[in-house]
Amino acid sequence: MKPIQVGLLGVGTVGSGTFKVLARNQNEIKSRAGRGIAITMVADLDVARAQAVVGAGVTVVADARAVIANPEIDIVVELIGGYGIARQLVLEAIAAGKHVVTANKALLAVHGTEIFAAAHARGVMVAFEAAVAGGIPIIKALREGLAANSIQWIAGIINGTTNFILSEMRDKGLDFGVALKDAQRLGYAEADPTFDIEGVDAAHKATLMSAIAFGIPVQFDKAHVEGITQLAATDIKYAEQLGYRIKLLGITKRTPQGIELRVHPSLVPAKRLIANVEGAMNAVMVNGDAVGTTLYYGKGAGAEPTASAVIADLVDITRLHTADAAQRVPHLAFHPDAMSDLRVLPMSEVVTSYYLRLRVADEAGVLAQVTGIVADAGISIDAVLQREADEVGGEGGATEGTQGVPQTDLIILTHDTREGTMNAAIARMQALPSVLAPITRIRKEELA
Ligand SMILES: NC(=O)c1ccc[n+]([C@@H]2O[C@H](COP(=O)([O-])OP(=O)(O)OC[C@H]3O[C@@H](n4cnc5c(N)ncnc54)[C@H](O)[C@@H]3O)[C@@H](O)[C@H]2O)c1
Ligand SMILES: N[C@@H](CCO)C(=O)O
Ligand code: NA
Repeated sequence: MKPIQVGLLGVGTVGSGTFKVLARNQNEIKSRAGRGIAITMVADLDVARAQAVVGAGVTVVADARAVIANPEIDIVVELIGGYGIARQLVLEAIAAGKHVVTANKALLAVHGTEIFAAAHARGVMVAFEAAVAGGIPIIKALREGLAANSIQWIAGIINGTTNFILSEMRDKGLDFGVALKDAQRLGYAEADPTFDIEGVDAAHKATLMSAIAFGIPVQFDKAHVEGITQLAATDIKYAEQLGYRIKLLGITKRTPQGIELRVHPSLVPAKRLIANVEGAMNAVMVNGDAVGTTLYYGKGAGAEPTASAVIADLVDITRLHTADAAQRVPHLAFHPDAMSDLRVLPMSEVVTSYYLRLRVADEAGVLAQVTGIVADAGISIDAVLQREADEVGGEGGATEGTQGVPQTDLIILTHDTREGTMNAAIARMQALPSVLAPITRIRKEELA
């Protein structure tokens, strides 16, 4: 089957990331979607820059309407932003019978009612996973994964720029303005960064989540919006001393009276996971009556994280294009005839770093023998510690063991090593007469 044809409007930060990720992972994406997905035409006011991104094989035009008018195009991806021309283009694409994917939360939060109604009437989809919390699949979680629940509340760090600014100010003592410039340079900020720092962007996203969670129309005009520009460093400091962090939260909550929809700086207990979400990272907590509280964390801004969500929507729409319902969403995500034969590694081939603890005789030359074996095996050592046996945090040295031999604990942290290599080295160390007990080995994961 010929690939589904995609037209891209706007080849900026997110547009470039989308093109790049789709090209890099095209085989895997095709196996999931059941059909290839190809960006065949793009529009950007800066034709030369766009052409440099997409290469000679893709048609580049300055006029976005030419993409919409192309009968070959099945899906239009709007990555221009703003409420102006983007609104016109999305409505025209819908009218032309194209499905639409957009990352434009401003547009949907303000004009969503009009746009979704037009799409419903025309029988096309408007998908917008990238519009809320970038790469975090929060729309899918709310709409599908939590469909059994009566959602009670949602609270999230949903603007990367402001969270980045608050983190940089707290950790590095950076100036507000400097931190904002960095966020702009890194591609996190909106075209108009006052949307970020005044809480407007977070309110756009909270508005969309509120609609999905509670089944209400999108009503940005009802949101309470406060940003971080009035926050004083003193309050950040005092909050810290009281055991709190200040975060810009987007909150929407069901109450007997109605729905709360608000964005403002909030003190959050420092021990909460969400209080430790730093930099441009986003995190969304969702409370449902059946599931309890759940937490979704990840990159909410930037070229490739946002592209990840745009492409997920492209895959969804491509699947829905497939006639056979049983085939639409493969049970294991990949279509049966496109399953991979990648093997599961035996543990001996797995690479991790290690924590080793050796109970050894406290005598000259033992450390050299042990580290000699490690070095022989080509294992690189990250840190070595000697501690008085059975006493964590002591000054080190010897203790009288049960057999009357002075003993000490050697703790070794290694860099990444194949498990097979480590097993062999451990066996050699275990055989040393000066190693008095079975060696403790705990694998270490940095999870970065
Ligand atoms: N950058 C992020 O991390 C991020 C994350 C989530 C959502 N978004 C949203 O994605 C959208 C795009 O953001 P971005 O950061 O990629 O913006 P960007 O400014 O980097 O890119 C926009 C592109 O659109 C082009 N453009 C402007 N007017 C045009 C027109 N009339 N016709 C054709 N092209 C036109 C510009 O030349 C530019 O290349 C926005 O709605 C934004 O809110 C961005
Ligand atoms: N400006 C937005 C981009 C992602 O929506 C942010 O900083 O989170
Ligand atoms: Na998302």
